[in-house]
Amino acid sequence: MTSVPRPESIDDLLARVHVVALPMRVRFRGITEREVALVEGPAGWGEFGAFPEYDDPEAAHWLRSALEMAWQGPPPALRSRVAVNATVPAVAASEVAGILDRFPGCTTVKVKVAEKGQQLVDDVARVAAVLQARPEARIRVDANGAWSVAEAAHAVRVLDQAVRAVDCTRAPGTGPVSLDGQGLEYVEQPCASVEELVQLRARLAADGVHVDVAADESIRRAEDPLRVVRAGGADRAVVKVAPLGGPRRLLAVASELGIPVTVSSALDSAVGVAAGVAAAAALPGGRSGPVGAGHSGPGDGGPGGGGPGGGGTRGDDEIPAAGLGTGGFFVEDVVEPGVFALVDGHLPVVAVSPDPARLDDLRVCGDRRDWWLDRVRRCHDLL
Ligand SMILES: O=C(O)CCC(=O)C1=CC=C[C@@H](O)[C@@H]1C(=O)O
Ligand SMILES: [Mg+2]
Repeated sequence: MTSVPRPESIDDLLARVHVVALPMRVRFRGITEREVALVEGPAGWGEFGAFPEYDDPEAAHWLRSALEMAWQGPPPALRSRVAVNATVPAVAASEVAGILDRFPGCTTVKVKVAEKGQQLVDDVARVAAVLQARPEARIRVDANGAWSVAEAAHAVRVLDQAVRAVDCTRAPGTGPVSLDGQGLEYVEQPCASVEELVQLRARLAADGVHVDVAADESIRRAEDPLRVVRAGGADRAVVKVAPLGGPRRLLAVASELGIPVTVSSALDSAVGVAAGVAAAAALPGGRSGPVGAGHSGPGDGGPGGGGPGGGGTRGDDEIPAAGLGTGGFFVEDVVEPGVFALVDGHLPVVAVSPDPARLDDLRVCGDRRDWWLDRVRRCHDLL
């Protein structure tokens, strides 16, 4: 792993770690409480929140990201705020409006679909409920790799047509439903493997279904994050700071991918979300060098072209809306409500420091704390 600015010793690092547990309002990714380890370094705060089931080599990337933010700080920003999508978990359609209230001003909505134990009709109902609450919203769906190629081809066609057909601004009985409107923006990780994604894209094209396929797990959990694009399995990429090893690594990968990228959260506390916002703020808009074209990425030295720190010289809407609005899922976060809040569908590009009283209230002690400290120690050895 390439080097990252580091603490003087493991003891120095461990002395700076605060383990917290954030209670959640809604079950997401199968959990109702999110544990993370926060670390305060000379350049600010970083977050180490690799999901508990991840092994050490994978979790080490997340620690690297925390160290980069805490010892090096964010890359230079090109914009001063970042547009964010609303995220709707796999809830009943009746709960959708309440969830959307937590995302004021968001004009793009990501809807979780293909939940175990549910049917396609539940997904259609959830998407329709989103459009009823936000008729102008751009819709993307995320299946977390749950569909086979055949299931995905069918579901994407149905969901795309549902989005086109549900026109909540149209009075009933005013003529036939038109399917000419805007369809799904993209489907995120419809199938689990790269090979299936390649097959699905070919199948959608043959069926005349013009919906982009975005890779998420095929990038963040892959040994080689570029493979899915080289293989022809993705039109777009979802990229997350911590699994990719930090904001500068994310920028390097985004540059190499050469397709539009959506920066997304890993269900982070405000500290981790701020790292995602920093990465999104540093992304050049538009497309960059295609995979395999010998384009050299910005590497660890900062984003290509640089830019003024926090200056905000690029449009905040020229990159896809980021999946960084998950702070609304927590009953309590490490910053006070209103600090680092969504305003008009955007998050500000700012340094985030936890509120000391909240760090105390949310602190995890005993065996769980020891588990995280041991994990920090083991992952640190791998860097
Ligand atoms: O992208 C978003 O809108 C929110 C983040 C999000 O969906 C996720 C966060 C954390 C874990 C993942 O299972 C999930 C995802 O699959 O993208
Ligand atoms: Mg996803």
